[in-house]
Amino acid sequence: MELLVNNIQKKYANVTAIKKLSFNVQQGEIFALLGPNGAGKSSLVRMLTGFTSPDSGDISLTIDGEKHTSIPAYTLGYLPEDRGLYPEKTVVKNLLYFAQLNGVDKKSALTRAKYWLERFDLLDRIDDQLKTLSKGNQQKVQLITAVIHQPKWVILDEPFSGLDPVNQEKVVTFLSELKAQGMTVILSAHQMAMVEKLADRMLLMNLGEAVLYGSLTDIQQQVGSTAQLNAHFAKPVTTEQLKQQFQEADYQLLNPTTLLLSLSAQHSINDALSKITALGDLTALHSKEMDLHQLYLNAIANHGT
Ligand SMILES: Nc1ncnc2c1ncn2[C@@H]1O[C@H](COP(=O)(O)OP(=O)(O)OP(=O)(O)O)[C@@H](O)[C@H]1O
Repeated sequence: MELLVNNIQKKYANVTAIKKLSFNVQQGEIFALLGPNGAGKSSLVRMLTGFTSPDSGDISLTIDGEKHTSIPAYTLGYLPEDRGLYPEKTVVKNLLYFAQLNGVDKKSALTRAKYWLERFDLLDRIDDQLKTLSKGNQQKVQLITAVIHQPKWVILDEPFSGLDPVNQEKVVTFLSELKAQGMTVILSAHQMAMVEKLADRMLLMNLGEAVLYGSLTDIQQQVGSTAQLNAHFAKPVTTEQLKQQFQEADYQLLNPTTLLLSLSAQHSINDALSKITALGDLTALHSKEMDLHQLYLNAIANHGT
């Protein structure tokens, strides 16, 4: 039950949202779709759910010997980009409604609703009208509606949006539990720290194309560099000085005296150090592994250049 996406393309009137994209999602993994606004993630999700079809190329998923061109609705749990619950109804009525819509009997639905509400610390709100919950808590109820029928495949469009850090961590735990229960999870997200913790593999898109693809380790290898130097200077450094020494995509001036430099494959650590010391007196220097956030920024900055 591997989802195969082969060379798909999708055009709207005058925009090519997806240009020749190929990847696969393996059963039981957490797969993240990453990319800047407009990269094509929602267009891709609409094709994976069968809401629209590619103009060319194909999507295939074989279930019990039967081939499908998208993830069939009966096996899918979906958190759409535009959330849609019933604000006047209670939390439990919302959950029972969506569970029963997906063929779950009322007793099992109630058991599962209580289970997940407890996991999200919302059990005491079960009989409250949904609209009386905070935005983040409504989001958690919406997440439960996507999985209450225990689908095999789950697609979550930005499950972390609108959640505070504590609740983002709860969603990480929730998603890990879905995986442990045997679900395959595809999610789009902009929170790289969460993705780094969770995703088995990922696809970074930009302008409808794949920029990076694979596990974090695969991606680090594709980029060919994983280290960053954090340099603190006694006096402010100017962007003119930096431009003379480094490629613009490789550095960030975090504040006038703090430089974050990505060590690209082209320059050795000795080369980088001599360029850094040429900028002025250092007060501190640290090195660290490049995180997904920085890999993402570098890859997008370098894409198409
Ligand atoms: N229905 C549509 N008609 C015309 N153009 C569209 C349509 N939907 C999306 N697009 C365009 O296709 C491109 C990809 O958009 P898409 O919504 O898939 O990106 P995204 O990665 O989901 O962005 P975001 O992170 O902002 O949700 C954009 O240029 C967008 O303007």
